[in-house]
Amino acid sequence: MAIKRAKITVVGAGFTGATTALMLAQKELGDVVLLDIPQLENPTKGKALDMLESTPIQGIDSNIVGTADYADSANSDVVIITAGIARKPGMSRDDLVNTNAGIVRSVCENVKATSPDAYVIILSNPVDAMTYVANKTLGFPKNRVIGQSGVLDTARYNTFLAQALNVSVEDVRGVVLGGHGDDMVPLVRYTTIGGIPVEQLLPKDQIDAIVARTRVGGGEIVNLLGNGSAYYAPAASLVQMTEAILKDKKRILPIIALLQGEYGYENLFMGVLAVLGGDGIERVIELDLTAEEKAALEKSAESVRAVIKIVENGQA
Ligand SMILES: NC(=O)C1=CN([C@@H]2O[C@H](COP(=O)(O)OP(=O)(O)OC[C@H]3O[C@@H](n4cnc5c(N)ncnc54)[C@H](O)[C@@H]3O)[C@@H](O)[C@H]2O)C=CC1
Ligand SMILES: O=C([O-])CC(=O)C(=O)O
Repeated sequence: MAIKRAKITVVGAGFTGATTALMLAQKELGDVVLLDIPQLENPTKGKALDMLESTPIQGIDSNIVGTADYADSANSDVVIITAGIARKPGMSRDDLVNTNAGIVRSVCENVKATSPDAYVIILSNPVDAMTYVANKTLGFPKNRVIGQSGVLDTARYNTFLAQALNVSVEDVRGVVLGGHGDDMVPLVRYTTIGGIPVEQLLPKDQIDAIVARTRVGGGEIVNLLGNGSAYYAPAASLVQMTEAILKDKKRILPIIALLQGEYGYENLFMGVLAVLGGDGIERVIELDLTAEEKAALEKSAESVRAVIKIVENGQA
């Protein structure tokens, strides 16, 4: 049988979706379908065609199409959901819950009908709760519904550490757990630079400042942009997760998973380290945490629970 390229659908052709589509193609991870609402069918087609016309220059063999029709995305291997509104300065991600829960629900109904075997990655915010909504609507096994938060949060943490130490970003290995909010939990004790614990290389006050900056990293970009949120690093995060699945890399990445007993949490969606490979979330890795780290994770879990409750109670 002829070997086929993977098919990847990106729902939402805005800043994150369009950037993700281009980056996926640039890595030749598969053929890309970029999908947005019918009112934006032509601009979506235009973006995709413009990207496609860059492929001869870049030597990329990936097809990219724009559409508003789920039939074009049928039988995708991976579906990435970026549909929804983004926050503006002064807003929290949780302020988006009412609008985005409805959008993610309707997108997932279409995905369920047209790509029933897909691995689905959710970006739309508030992403822990939106991963819950996606899981409920799709009814797919938990290994196939994956939220994006930790890859991005860890990338920010790693960026700041590399800058502070003037070393390659490749040698920085941070870990960030918890919800994708301002009380996320960068784990200093598990952070190494070229294998060396970061606490041996940087003074505590400098690490504390980096942890604090990481927690509000999304807000820092929102305030600078003025009219939307980050998209280059979020897109790169989605591409890394997609690559881990399509190439069965079995990467250890921080992702949002359905927790059923891990860290003592039942039926909670939150960022944890997991092995991401050809079968999606292949297993969650549970780290030993100190009492202080556990308390920080519980605080973050509380914030996530509060938003999920809004959705559960039918208020969003
Ligand atoms: N989890 C994370 O780490 C991150 C999450 N985000 C979130 O991702 C979402 C998208 O952000 P941006 O791309 O910057 O926003 P954007 O406004 O540039 O794009 C969103 C797109 O979704 C489309 N859309 C809305 N309803 C739709 C539907 N029912 N079906 C298909 N498409 C639909 C819109 O027409 C728009 O083109 C936001 O909720 C944002 O908060 C953004 C960055 C990081
Ligand atoms: O901050 C936002 O609203 C978008 C996002 O989740 C991030 O960039 O981390």
